Amino acid sequence: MIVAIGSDHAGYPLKAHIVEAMTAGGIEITDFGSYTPEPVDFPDVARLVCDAVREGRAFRGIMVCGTGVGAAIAANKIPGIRSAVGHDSYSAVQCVEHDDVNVLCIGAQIVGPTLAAAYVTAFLGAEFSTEPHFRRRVEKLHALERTAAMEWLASEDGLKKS
Ligand SMILES: O=C(CO)[C@H](O)[C@H](O)[C@H](O)COP(=O)(O)O
Repeated sequence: MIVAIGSDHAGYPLKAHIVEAMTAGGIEITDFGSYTPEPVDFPDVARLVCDAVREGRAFRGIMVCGTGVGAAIAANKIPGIRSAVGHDSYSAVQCVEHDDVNVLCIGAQIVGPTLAAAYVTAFLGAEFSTEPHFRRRVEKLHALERTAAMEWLASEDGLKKS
């Protein structure tokens, strides 16, 4: 199992802890940076992590920024990605079981290394439920991804703003 991971400058020290904990647990990591405290924009790194996930080069992805929020917004813009901020074990599991989340985002300014590693472990161990109502809802998410983007781009507002 290869897991893609990335962070911005705010997230990179916590990312290093997560990488260390996951590697010690026998999980193979592809680390897309950042590797220094130099400012880097989270959408750029989120793109690398999310592409690895949606292209099948990684099983799932982890993004770490200051709050997890910006990274989750960026990840959810990328077709094929379902992302959530996970700052408790229940959400980190339930977001996969119910919503088939494939990129978990964590805020380094909010969560410490021990809890972050626990949330990542919980997330990676969870599986998407086979219950039809969960499958139906995720199918609707896929449909939203296709139809809303096309409608937006086709609209006058979308053309102006995109
Ligand atoms: O949390 C974040 C986005 O939701 C980022 O990691 C940054 O911490 C935040 O945007 C602040 O940026 P700054 O360059 O560290 O001032």
